[in-house]
Amino acid sequence: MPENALAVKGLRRTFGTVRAVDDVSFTLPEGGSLGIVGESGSGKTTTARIVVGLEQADEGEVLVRGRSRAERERGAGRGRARRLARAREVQMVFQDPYLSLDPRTSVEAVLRETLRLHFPERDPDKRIRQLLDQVGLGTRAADALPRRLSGGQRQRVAIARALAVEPAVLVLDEAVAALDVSVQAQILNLLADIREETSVGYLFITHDLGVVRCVTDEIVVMRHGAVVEAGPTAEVLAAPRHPYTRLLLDSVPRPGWDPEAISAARRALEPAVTGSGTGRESADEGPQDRPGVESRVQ
Ligand SMILES: Nc1ncnc2c1ncn2[C@@H]1O[C@H](COP(=O)(O)OP(=O)(O)OP(=O)(O)O)[C@@H](O)[C@H]1O
Repeated sequence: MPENALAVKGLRRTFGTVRAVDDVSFTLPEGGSLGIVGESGSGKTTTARIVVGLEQADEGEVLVRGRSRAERERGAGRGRARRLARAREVQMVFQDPYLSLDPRTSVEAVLRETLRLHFPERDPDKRIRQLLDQVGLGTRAADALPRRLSGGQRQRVAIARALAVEPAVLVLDEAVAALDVSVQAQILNLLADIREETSVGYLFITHDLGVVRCVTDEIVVMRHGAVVEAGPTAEVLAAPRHPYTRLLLDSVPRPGWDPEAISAARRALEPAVTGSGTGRESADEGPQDRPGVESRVQ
């Protein structure tokens, strides 16, 4: 049995009266891939931010490679050393790579700086070439500033920078949502290849079930901050047990998709799916109002 790259136990986070994350638990094996899905406001991003360390949980525990973050950080000292130790556990790739890249820094310089911070004793040149090769970027792209790169190339840079740190877990928060369909497919294929080559585990945060179907082994479905269904992706998508998961699947546009019929189905399901919820979802939020709930990669 591979060790768990990540184990999340009983996470809770409240903002005012909003239970953004409500007793969320899951595990991600080393080299595994897990998708957290749910519509806007279901608590996916807050969960991811807690895993990365950008947000504090009110309750619960995050274990990376079997050790709790609190324990690991106590051993890492304070300030910068602690931040670097945390970065080596979990790295995050965001939806818009442009915002997370310094516009004045070339791709190669970005990687060099990351390697200098984390592995000052190592010669960076070989590793830079290896990383560029791993994400399919040539030497021309290596010398370029971010504005000279396409969206897909920028996302490759963001992935290379994250991998440079050799984290246990890569959190991909809507990481392909801003890309064209064909570029999405390229990046997802790239991520699949990287997973085969390394033992990094992926945590995909997405409302795109096509992405989940393509690149995850396990799925966690969230609604109103809580996990309503979890299991192997193929099984959950083939035979969803919870009405909310069925609703998400029905919301995936496909030939013959009828928004009216979906809205009607949603209204019919509402009593069943709001039973344990907080009623925070707005009543007019039909699937046709959620352009992100669609299958872009088949
Ligand atoms: N910093 C914050 N302050 C107040 N409320 C917040 C904060 N962050 C999140 N929330 C609330 O917590 C709930 C869960 O939000 P979250 O962003 O985690 O959901 P999500 O599923 O990631 O949605 P999206 O796909 O739109 O990002 C929402 O009701 C949101 O308004």
